[in-house]
Amino acid sequence: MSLERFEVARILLVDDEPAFRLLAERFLTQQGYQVSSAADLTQARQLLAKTPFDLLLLDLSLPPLFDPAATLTALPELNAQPVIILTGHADRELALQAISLGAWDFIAKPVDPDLLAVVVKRAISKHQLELELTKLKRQSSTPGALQTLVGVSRQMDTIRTLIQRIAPTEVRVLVTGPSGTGKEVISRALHQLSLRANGPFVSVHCGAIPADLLESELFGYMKGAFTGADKDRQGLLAMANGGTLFLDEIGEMPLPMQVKMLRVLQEGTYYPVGGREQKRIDVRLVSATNAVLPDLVAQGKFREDLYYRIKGITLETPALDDRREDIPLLIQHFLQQLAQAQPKGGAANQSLTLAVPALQWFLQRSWPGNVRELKNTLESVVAISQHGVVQLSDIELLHMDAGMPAQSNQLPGAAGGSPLSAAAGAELATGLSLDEQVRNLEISLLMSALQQSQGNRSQAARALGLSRQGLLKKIERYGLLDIGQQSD
Ligand SMILES: Nc1ncnc2c1ncn2[C@@H]1O[C@H](COP(=O)(O)OP(=O)(O)OP(=O)(O)O)[C@@H](O)[C@H]1O
Repeated sequence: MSLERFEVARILLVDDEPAFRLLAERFLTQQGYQVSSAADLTQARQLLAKTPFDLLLLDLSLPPLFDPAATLTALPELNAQPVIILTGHADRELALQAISLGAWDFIAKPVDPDLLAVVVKRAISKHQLELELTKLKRQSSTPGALQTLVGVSRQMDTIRTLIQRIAPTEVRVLVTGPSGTGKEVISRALHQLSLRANGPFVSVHCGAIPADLLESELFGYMKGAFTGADKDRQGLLAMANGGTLFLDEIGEMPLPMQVKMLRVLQEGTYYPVGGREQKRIDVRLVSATNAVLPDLVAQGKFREDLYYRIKGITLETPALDDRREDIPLLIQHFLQQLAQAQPKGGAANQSLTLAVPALQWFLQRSWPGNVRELKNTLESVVAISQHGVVQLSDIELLHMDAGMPAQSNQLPGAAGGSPLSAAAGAELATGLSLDEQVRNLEISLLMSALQQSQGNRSQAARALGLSRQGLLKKIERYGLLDIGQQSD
């Protein structure tokens, strides 16, 4: 990677001699750098506070003390960019001391311009490569955490963008939306992309812990605090210290506990049950609810002051029926997960697929229980399927309603023969527009062709009578990328 790839590098020259500043500035500008200069450390700090620099050229004898040792003490705070020391004191001790304090290199005055050019170029390349590396590391870690959040809809894109922006901040987040829409998945992704990612993620289901136990579960207790407290016990808050505390179903938190939680959020302190010693806590709070909190506030069931404390930024997860374009990719994602989870020794790593009519049943159905219901339904039909292919007849065993419109699609050979044969018997499913049905049919045919060709796109395109390019466009449009990625 060459220096030319980067923007013009900026150098800050700190030297009290005006003539040297002028000459060095002119020389470095000719070398293609953008140069600013300062006569002492105070001016230098002012410039550094305003603009990032790629390199600092620092004379050690600076006013008012003209004491190299004093200038050296400022080195650690100046190390955000490489520092090259310039000095008339060609003193080996001083040079070693400067390097040990983090300076990149050392040039003795009078400065040899050729040497200056080489040393400056190396230092700037290193700095810019480091910046590039940090950027790449951040980019490559981002999709990892967000990959758990599957979906191609515009709404999921917005949520992913917001997660990336909010995660590295300390802002509190409230995730709202119907049950099973992925609020916990989002909260975990927020933690994994946060600066607290190496700390704990502690999830507390506020509705699942009996009201009288919630305080001791959260705050912990001291020996003797109540009958049965035979030793001190740490609470969930302490366990979350340094990480993220996820309060799930916060709308179900009892009112007395809400008062105590408010104090924790306001003051960052709490007392364990039966304890007199105040504990300090450093957590980032992410809360989730499927209730409409302002309604609970209006009904007196949720404290308004707590609502405003936890609200921070609100992320809303839409119902799956409002983003049906996510269904194909979710199905594919869960099938892959299930295939990987198959017991070893049996049909380990056998691929799992849905026959076209079965897939259409999944695509056409309404999912009031959202992603959780889709996942559970898939798990149960996969469990009773045979030879790694889920047939509509498998679904019918568990879902009485499965037969009607979709059954007529199950032409002989639809599951294992040409994917196009499935289209021949298509019937209008009630409740879906023609556009949606055409779309569903197209998705099921694409998925079926890709499954049958085991991800070979050229072969799938031939089977569908499409050009390879045409197939790729459709795969992209429907977010079916995962399916076709195995081979070609
Ligand atoms: N976008 C998604 N991508 C992948 N898996 C998802 C997604 N959304 C939800 N899931 C899966 O669906 C199930 C339910 O998700 P989750 O527990 O996050 O929902 P929730 O909104 O927190 O539900 P509840 O309100 O009932 O607590 C989990 O198994 C989760 O892994």
